[in-house]
Amino acid sequence: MAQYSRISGSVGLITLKNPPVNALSAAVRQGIVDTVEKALCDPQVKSVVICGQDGVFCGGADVKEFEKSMSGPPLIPMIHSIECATKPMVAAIEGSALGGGLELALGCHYRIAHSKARLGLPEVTLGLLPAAGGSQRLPRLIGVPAALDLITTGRHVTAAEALQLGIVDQVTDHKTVDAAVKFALSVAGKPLDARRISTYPCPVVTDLDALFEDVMQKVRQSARGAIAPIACVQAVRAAATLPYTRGMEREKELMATLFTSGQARALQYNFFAQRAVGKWRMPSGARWDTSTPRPVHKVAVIGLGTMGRGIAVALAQAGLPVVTVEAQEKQLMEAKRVMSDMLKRGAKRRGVAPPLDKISYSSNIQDLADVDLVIEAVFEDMDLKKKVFLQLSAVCKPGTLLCTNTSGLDVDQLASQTRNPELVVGMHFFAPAHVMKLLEVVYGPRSSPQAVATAMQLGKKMGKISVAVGNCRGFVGNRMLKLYTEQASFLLEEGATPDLVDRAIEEFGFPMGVFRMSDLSGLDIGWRVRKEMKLAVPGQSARIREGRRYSPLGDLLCEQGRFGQKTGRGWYRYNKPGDRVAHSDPWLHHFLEEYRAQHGLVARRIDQQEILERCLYPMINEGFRILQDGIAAGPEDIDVIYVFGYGWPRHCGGPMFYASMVGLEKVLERLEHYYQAHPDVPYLQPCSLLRRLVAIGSPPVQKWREVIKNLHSQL
Ligand SMILES: CC(C)(COP(=O)(O)OP(=O)(O)OC[C@H]1O[C@@H](n2cnc3c(N)ncnc32)[C@H](O)[C@@H]1OP(=O)(O)O)[C@@H](O)C(=O)NCCC(=O)NCCSC(=O)C[C@@H](O)CCCCCCCCCCCCC(=O)O
Repeated sequence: MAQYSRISGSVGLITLKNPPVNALSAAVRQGIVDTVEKALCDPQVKSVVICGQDGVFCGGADVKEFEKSMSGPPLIPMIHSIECATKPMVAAIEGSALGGGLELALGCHYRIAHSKARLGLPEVTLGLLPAAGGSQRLPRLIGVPAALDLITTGRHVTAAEALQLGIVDQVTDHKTVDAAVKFALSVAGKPLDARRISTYPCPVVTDLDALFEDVMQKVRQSARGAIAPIACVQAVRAAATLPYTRGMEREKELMATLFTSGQARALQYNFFAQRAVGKWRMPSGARWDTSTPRPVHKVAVIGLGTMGRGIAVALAQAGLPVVTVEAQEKQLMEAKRVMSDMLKRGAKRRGVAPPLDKISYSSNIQDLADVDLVIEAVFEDMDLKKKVFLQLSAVCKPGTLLCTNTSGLDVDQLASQTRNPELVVGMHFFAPAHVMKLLEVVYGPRSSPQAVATAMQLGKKMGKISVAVGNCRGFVGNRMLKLYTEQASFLLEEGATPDLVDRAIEEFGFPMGVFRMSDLSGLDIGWRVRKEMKLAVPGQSARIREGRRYSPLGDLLCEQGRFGQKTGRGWYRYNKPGDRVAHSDPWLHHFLEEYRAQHGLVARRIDQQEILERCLYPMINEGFRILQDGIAAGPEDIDVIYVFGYGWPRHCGGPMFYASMVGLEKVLERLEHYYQAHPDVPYLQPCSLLRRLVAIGSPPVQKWREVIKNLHSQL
């Protein structure tokens, strides 16, 4: 709704009221229509201020309404009538003015923003475009190149940048509504013709065609199959080339296509999924809103390899004092140099001073006696990690939370080395840890809700999207990934090449195919784990191990010293070790032919559909098992992990959402088909939760939690 009052004698004040972000629901739109009419009819009122309650102007259209049939006054005519008003309309922007919120402000004649406000048109991130006139007004106000940047990326700008761009007329450090009222009093009675953005001609751009060609090419490249960024460019082009009313028609046309697309549904699902994972719960019933985190004033990172360095930098960037410990002097020196550079580069990008003094360096574990939380990031070796946990338990003060950055080892085994196993959790960061948004917070059977709450809160402070998951080999992300990479190797055995598989995966929308990714992270990492598990035995090429199909291809490459980018050879060849550009490698193709001949395998033609189904559906099937086992609380958790940790294309929602879009029945049928064709691959057998969901009519992904809850209560 919207509330109306009159202040300072002649200023009508309209306050949007729809907590927490004053989204433009049907009731708010109706409220705006009614209060604007009231203000315009009130002869005492000479100018009007529009603001939002509780320090937020407006978070845009109410995205929850998009699922339902629309009711209430539409946004476009509402904003148009504000722009046509004969009394000055002033937007008082505090907090956020995003999407429809900014479009509403652009309909006003003046905009006053608080210095801490953020403005933007992030519709593209929801699979949409600014379709309440934003794509037509913004280019007219700030010019085509700047509008293209904002609309195609959806990035939020600060008030200072908004002022520089010309989006707002004034920035204040004081009370925004007071400043806006003062401003409104000063412009009362002034002519408004020059303030109606829709009447502006779009600023002329020299060689418009070249500009749009260039932008379109860049956008297509970065969009990785997403359609909204392309529609955004088309809408801005309409603003640059057509009169306003025709541009608005084009905006509507483009929006209609996006609005009903699966991509918009996926992206909006993902928006809410990101928020849902913050409301974590454990199978014990412990939850985010009933568990109080412990205070964390000082943290430690032990082990300064690639992961430890990234974690320590991310902690320092979040403003926390960090003690780092590395036993090897040479590694410690090297880490200090590299981390200082990382901090300096990050600070330069963000325009702040590098927080170099936040990190102290030591080779002595005794220096961790007074920290509140330790993140262990030593080599991925259970015996070594156990030793470290035993030492930490003896050295750290009582109550210190002990976290491990293992990417898949048993958190509970580490907890059992300590005096207080309830204070042990996993904090699984993704490389590079100071860049990647995802954090898996892993609770073992003995982890206390308080420990989980503390790790989740620390993740939030570090700007991570944290997902709480249960303890099992590989947790959620790597447990699913294992099947994906294994299927990719099987496809090579059956006749595919790394290029063919990677192309299919990249065309689906992943930033990098499975083999390119493997070359980047290093083939030797998985090899070492498989050797430890006694699965990989040097010199052996058997294709059945532990009673199931096994592909030794990765092991065989490692035996030849082909570890990927770092050695200049892997699934691809590189011009030199450390180079990043992958070239198809005739040696590898020959090696695959010999391998197939040795094992009596006949290469067959494998199409893109089979590659996608073989790589993605087993992962999805494992996702269902993870839900069934209670390792993830809901499909949203898995989807957020995959989008933010593994590059799953956001416009496909995540693996579980994707399954619901493809149709669970189809996923089930294809898994049955592949299991029949490969009975020596047990995980291809469809999981019972998937069968059950299909049996009850494939409910939408938002309803799966209920089915899982019933399933668990029956166990
Ligand atoms: C605003 C934020 C920056 C605040 O961040 P903060 O961290 O403070 O808080 P949270 O993110 O945790 O959010 C709190 C709470 O609020 C919920 N929420 C936030 N924003 C919205 C929203 N816009 N709608 C609904 N709910 C919202 C959030 O889920 C949290 O709830 P919870 O229960 O989990 O606690 C941050 O929230 C943020 O960034 N928000 C999103 C901002 C955004 O993206 N805005 C753009 C929205 S889309 C839009 O505005 C579209 C308009 O351009 C145009 C609309 C025109 C519509 C016309 C339709 C024509 C259709 C034609 C189709 C015809 C087809 C046919 O023929 O049928």
